[in-house]
Amino acid sequence: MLTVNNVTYQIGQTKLLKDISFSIKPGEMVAILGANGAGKSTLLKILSGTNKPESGSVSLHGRALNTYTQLELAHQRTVLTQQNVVSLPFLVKEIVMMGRYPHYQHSPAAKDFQIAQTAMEATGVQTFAERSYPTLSGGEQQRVQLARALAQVWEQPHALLLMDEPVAGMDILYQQQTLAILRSMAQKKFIVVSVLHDMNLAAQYADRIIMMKRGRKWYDGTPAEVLNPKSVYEIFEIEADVFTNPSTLKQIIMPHEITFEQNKTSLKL
Ligand SMILES: Nc1ncnc2c1ncn2[C@@H]1O[C@H](COP(=O)(O)OP(=O)(O)OP(=O)(O)O)[C@@H](O)[C@H]1O
Repeated sequence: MLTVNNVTYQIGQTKLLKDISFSIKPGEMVAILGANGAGKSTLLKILSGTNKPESGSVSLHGRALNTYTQLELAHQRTVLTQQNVVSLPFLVKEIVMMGRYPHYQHSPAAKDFQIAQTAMEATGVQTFAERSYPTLSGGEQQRVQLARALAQVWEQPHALLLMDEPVAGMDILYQQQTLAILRSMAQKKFIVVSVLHDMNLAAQYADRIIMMKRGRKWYDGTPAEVLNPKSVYEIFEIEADVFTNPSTLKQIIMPHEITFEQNKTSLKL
């Protein structure tokens, strides 16, 4: 269980997170939505233990996050960040093996190679395992980073998967496949938290959506509970229709087109 209690975080005089509370059970797939600058990545950094809250607390499996050693944390949670710049010519398989570093001391065991291989197969990157990572396209690099992150906790059900825009730069097939992988990890009792910009993907794959605005948790519920024209307008300041797909019963969000006249006004052209 991941438990967040009254978390507040500030830098200087600016409060980036305000009084955030929620808990997430193993097996839940949660999407975090919100406009640019709402505080989604900042929240993920608090959940990963990278940043410490100003007040409030975060606990994982009943233990305060700040009592975990770095090694213990590496066994219990994995993070996919937005910045994954690797300029040295590491091979793809070496990047994925980096996910196994916390699990061995001197040299990897057969099990580590096997898990890295499985993670590469799950993310569809095994075909370029021998390629130099910097030569891959942006979407391919993102899939390799996902394989690395999954390899880190592959055999640790109940571990926390923190994914900051996991489908950024991916084509539509890999977006769907990536979220399907994350959902299957949730079904294996991992705790999956993903920041997403695509509300339709969140509606398709998440069990639950947390919507953030100006550093606060604004809505928290199932896609059917929280996705409607009013909430979409409140969070993103855009008019949208929200339909229910009759065959899947999932929500479909269709933003209204912004006219040149509206844009002219908002951009003061
Ligand atoms: N170190 C920092 N110093 C000052 N302001 C910061 C710092 N880090 C983040 N912020 C500000 O805090 C706010 C929240 O940032 P955050 O990266 O969490 O947003 P986000 O919801 O992830 O946005 P995006 O969708 O654009 O990725 C932003 O206004 C950002 O400029």
